[in-house]
Amino acid sequence: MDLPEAFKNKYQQLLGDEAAAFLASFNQPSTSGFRQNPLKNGSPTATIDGADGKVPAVPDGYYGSVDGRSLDHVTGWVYSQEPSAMYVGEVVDPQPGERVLDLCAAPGGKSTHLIAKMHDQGLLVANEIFKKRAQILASNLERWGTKNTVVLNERPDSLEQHFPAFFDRILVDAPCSGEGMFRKEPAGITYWNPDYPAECANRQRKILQSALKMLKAGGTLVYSTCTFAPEEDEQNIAWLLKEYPGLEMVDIRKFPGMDNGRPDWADGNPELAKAVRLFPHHYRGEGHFIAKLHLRDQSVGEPFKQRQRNQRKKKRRGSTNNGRPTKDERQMFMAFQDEYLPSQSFTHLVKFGDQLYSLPDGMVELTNLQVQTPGLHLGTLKKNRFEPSLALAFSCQPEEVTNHLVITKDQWRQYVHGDVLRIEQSLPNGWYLLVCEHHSVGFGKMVNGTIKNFFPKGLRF
Ligand SMILES: C[S@@+](CC[C@H](N)C(=O)[O-])C[C@H]1O[C@@H](n2cnc3c(N)ncnc32)[C@H](O)[C@@H]1O
Repeated sequence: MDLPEAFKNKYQQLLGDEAAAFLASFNQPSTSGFRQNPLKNGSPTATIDGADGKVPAVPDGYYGSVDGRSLDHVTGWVYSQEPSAMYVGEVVDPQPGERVLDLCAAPGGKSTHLIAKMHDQGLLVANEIFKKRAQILASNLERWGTKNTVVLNERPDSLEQHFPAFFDRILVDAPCSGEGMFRKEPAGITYWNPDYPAECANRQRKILQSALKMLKAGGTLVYSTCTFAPEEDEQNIAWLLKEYPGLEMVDIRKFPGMDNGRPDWADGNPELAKAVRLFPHHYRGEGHFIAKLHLRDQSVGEPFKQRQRNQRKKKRRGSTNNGRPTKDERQMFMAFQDEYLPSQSFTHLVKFGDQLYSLPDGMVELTNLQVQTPGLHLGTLKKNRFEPSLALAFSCQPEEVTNHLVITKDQWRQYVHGDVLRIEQSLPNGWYLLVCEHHSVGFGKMVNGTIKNFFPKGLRF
């Protein structure tokens, strides 16, 4: 790999004798991996059979690649993520019932991991600053089958006004110079110049300042990058520790091949060794840096009165058609739920246009927020009927739906292609959850022996 001379010289100086092995690792192939989804009730055997072993540090992690058109991938039974990046979710270690923020979340590798570790209980806010990427994030979380994730499309500095001292845990998986991903995405090298890490570090500090305003006293902040640059890694953590005396480092468990953070690459604070560095010449994965911090009792959130003033200043964004569904709309959905999903309960229903969602418990007022997905997308409110969504199908286990219909792999291929399915058995008309090899693949509507296809047009292949 053709690395810039300034890059090679920098790491020659920083790593000394080790630099040759470090630089040689850029000529090795990148390592791929995937995580299995524990929210789905079964093992993605087909994908695991092709895996190249377990990732020791990650209970659901495997080495190997995933076919993006496989049943396991399309139905969210697996998520493709390189093995070093998977360690971040383990370090965050969110617990069921907590309020968790993934501030820089797209495309969703860490968010899917966090909500799985939370057993889909509590609240995950997955935020992404760029609209297109927020859409991809929402779609990946939809496949994953989560009911308690809200996807937002906000700048960190506007988000901070809505969630002062709110979250138990915050992950800042920061936009960075990406040096650790050069093997996987060689185009990243073209953006690199000697000043780039410092520019990224400035942006990261602003994001961290916003994050700190949203962290509860006693909460946990995890900061990660996929770069080796000390400016963006230890030096940013050293800055945080000086700027926020309420923060303290938390020691991160080091599995074989993982390195300590490097105090000598920042201000010499020995606490920085508690962070973890993943170097591809030591660890089977790409380059990563992770630091974990605990906020002691005092809160650094904005004072409450200021918060109220800020909220009043803001105007409501979005359509006036949003909000609570009408009584009739609610009844239409309840009729569907009673017939098909009697074991489920959705208490906070919210409508965006003609789309119905179930909001997670404990979510703040959505007014003034740029919302990509306000929770689980239940379906569409039509004039006299309710049409269930693909997200609802992905969030259901087959046995939770009164009508489910087992289809073959060939029929699944027809379904994702958008075809109508002809069914030999004589079955009553109505909605069916289609199930292929135990995977919930979507809803279909039986009309006189054929299944009408509701797989979204934009996803067909
Ligand atoms: C390293 S990526 C996140 C990867 C993601 N956590 C995952 O595991 O799939 C960083 C994200 O930060 C977003 N970003 C870029 N500039 C930002 C900014 N100024 N504030 C917040 N996020 C930003 C990028 O669009 C990108 O999606």
